[in-house]
Amino acid sequence: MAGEPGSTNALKRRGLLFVLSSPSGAGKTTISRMLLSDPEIKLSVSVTTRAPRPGEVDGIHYHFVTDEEFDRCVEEDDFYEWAHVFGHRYGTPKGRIRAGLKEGQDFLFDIDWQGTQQLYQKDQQDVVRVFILPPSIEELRRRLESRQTDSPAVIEARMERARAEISHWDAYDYVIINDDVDACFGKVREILHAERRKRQRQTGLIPFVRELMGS
Ligand SMILES: Nc1ncnc2c1ncn2[C@@H]1O[C@H](COP(=O)(O)OP(=O)(O)OP(=O)(O)O)[C@@H](O)[C@H]1O
Ligand SMILES: Nc1nc2c(ncn2[C@@H]2O[C@H](COP(=O)(O)O)[C@@H](O)[C@H]2O)c(=O)[nH]1
Repeated sequence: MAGEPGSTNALKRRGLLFVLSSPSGAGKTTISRMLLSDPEIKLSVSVTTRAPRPGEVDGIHYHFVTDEEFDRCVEEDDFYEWAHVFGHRYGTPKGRIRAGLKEGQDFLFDIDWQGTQQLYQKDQQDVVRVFILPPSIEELRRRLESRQTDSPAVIEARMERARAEISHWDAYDYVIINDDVDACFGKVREILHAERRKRQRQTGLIPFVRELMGS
C-alpha cells in the first residue's frame, strides 16, 4: 500500500513544470508529442494570435485567438507569462496549474526563452528547463523547409532568429542535441524521470520515513 514501509510505488509527489525550448525547427514539438504518451504529463496549451497551421486543432495544439481576445487575457491577468515571438503573441494560461502540481500532475511547456525566464522567476522550485539544439544550422533549415508549413519569408525570419535563440542555451538546466529523434526523446524522458525522483518533489517521503523510524 502507498506509504507503507516495503512499498515505494505510489509515494505522493509534487508535479513539475517541464519546459522544452529550442530554435524554431529543432524539434521540440516532435519531442513534446512523444513525451505526451505518458499520462502523468499534460501539455500546457498556449494561447496565440498566429493563424493555425494545417492540421493544428484549436484547443489541442494552441488556443487561437484574435488580438483583441489576447489583449483581454492580458488585462484580466490570465497569463503566467506571455511574449512576442515572430510577430505574434503567445501566452501560457494560468488554468489550474498550481492545483495540478499539488496533485502530482506534471505540465509540459513548449515555449521560448523569454517565457522560460518568466516562468522560472515565478516558480523556481517546480521548473525544469531543457533546451534542444539542432545538429547544425544547415540541418535546422532543412527541417524548417521539410515541414512545409511556412512560407520562404517565414523560414528566413525563423533562421535569422535562430542564432539569437541559441545564445540563451546556458540559461537552461539541460541541453540536448537532437540528431536522432528517438535518441533525443530517450534522453529527455530520462531527465523527466530523474527529476520526478528528486527528494524535494517526493512529498510522500516524509511520512514514509517517519513511519520507518517509528515516530
Ligand atoms: N532528429 C530529427 N531528424 C530529422 N527531422 C526531425 C528531427 N526532429 C524533428 N524533425 C523534423 O523537423 C521538423 C521541425 O520539427 P518541429 O516542428 O518539432 O520543430 P519545433 O522546434 O517544434 O519548431 P517550432 O518552434 O517552429 O514549432 C519537423 O518536420 C520534424 O518532423
Ligand atoms: N513565451 C512563449 N513562447 C511560446 C508559447 N507558445 C509557443 N511559444 C514559442 O513560440 C515559438 C513559435 O511557435 P510556433 O508554434 O509558431 O512555431 C516557439 O519557440 C514556441 O516555443 C508561449 O505560451 N509562451
